[in-house]
Amino acid sequence: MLLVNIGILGLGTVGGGVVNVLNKNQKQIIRRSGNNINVTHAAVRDITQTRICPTKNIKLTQDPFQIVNNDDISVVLELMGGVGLAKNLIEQAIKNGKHVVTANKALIATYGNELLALAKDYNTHLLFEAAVAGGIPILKSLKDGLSANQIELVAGIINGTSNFILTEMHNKDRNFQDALKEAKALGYAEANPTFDVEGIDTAHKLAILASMAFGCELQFNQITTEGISNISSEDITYATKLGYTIKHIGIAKKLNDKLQMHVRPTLVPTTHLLSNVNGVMNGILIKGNAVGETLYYGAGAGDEATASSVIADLIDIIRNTANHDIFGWKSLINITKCNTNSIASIFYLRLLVTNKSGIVKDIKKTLANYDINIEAILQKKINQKNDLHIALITNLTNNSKINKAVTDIQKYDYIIDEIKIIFVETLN
Ligand SMILES: NC(=O)C1=CN([C@@H]2O[C@H](COP(=O)(O)OP(=O)(O)OC[C@H]3O[C@@H](n4cnc5c(N)ncnc54)[C@H](O)[C@@H]3O)[C@@H](O)[C@H]2O)C=CC1
Ligand SMILES: N[C@@H](CC=O)C(=O)O
Ligand code: NA
Repeated sequence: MLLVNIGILGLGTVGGGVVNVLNKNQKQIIRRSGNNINVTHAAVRDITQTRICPTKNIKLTQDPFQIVNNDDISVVLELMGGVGLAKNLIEQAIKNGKHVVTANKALIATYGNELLALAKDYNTHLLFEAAVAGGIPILKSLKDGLSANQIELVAGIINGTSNFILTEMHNKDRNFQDALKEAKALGYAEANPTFDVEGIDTAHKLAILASMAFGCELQFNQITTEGISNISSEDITYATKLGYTIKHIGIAKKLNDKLQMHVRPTLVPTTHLLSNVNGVMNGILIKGNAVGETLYYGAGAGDEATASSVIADLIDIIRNTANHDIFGWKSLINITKCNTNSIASIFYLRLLVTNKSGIVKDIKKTLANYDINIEAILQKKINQKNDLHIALITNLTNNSKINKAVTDIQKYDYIIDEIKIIFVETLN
């Protein structure tokens, strides 16, 4: 049995979780990897800081290059985050012939194409199961379990922070800022929480999922991204009354050999399983042309849940079952973004109006000018001044038509505020 030396870059939530899980499940991990694993070094910012894991047998250094240049270390775990220094360190580690495991979705989504090519050139592995949906083994499912399928759709709640916020707003009627503050305190949020609430983190993960699912290069810049900061508790309440739950969803769909990728708040039918993925949990729906719909659920963030994925990659490398060609690099498909204007969709509209007779008739008529019907509608008086919220669900139409209709409706003098438009996905 060999002794495999590991160096960790960053000993925070995920790094600390990795050390703890390696300790707690040592016997099983040795049996499954066939080798002894020894974390010999860790790079930290502050040597004196208290940590969530023991560090007695780990040599701590403030110079991460000492780890990637150390000849005795064969696998480097990059768990410090960021796309500057982390990239330089991973490149150096690969050039020194080391395998790398990372949880850094921002880095993989942005520089994954070149980093994977570099790893291939140096015949080393660069694995990142923890980067997408934390503890859920979703990349392995796509790469291995679903490899017989043509993937048609990937749709997921893949950011724990934004899902936590929406769930708190929905279940406890809390406001956005209050729920975000708690998500930060619970350690779910990214170093820059804008990444979570503006959908950037979801887009990073979606880029990785789409690349894996459709066999194309990583295309983070092609993803249309919209955050949840505009979602009010009123919209959540109205959506519920209309039979939907608002979720922050990343979707990658193949349409006539083009790829549609977007991240946005979305109304999902309350009867759909994804609408019941709550709090920090993640849920991913994958549709394959042989298997049909499959659904994956589990913790999308957290120290030991994320460590579970990091260590699974590490075990793959040690027992030699990791695959260099995880994106199908030998035969990448050239697939481009499709024009979203003509894509069929259902919409939720919410208007704030000064009440007077004939408003609903006007709205119906204007929508009808663009062949749009109202499938469900509700009204709520919101103050003593007789102002009303009107929330409605359309039939199947498209982006271009709804935007034109909304521009026309917006011109009526009784419309007080900008009309809110949210996509509805039936996920069929
Ligand atoms: N927290 C979570 O649940 C998840 C995190 N991730 C990803 O894992 C990575 C790490 O995240 P966390 O553990 O949550 O962050 P963290 O902030 O808890 O830990 C990062 C650690 O790296 C250290 N570090 C940063 N720069 C350093 C440097 N130059 N030299 C030495 N140490 C340095 C920091 O001091 C900190 O202790 C990020 O890429 C994150 O996006 C991925 C999945 C889930
Ligand atoms: N900030 C992320 C952490 C895991 O990827 C999230 O909230 O999902
Ligand atoms: Na994962």
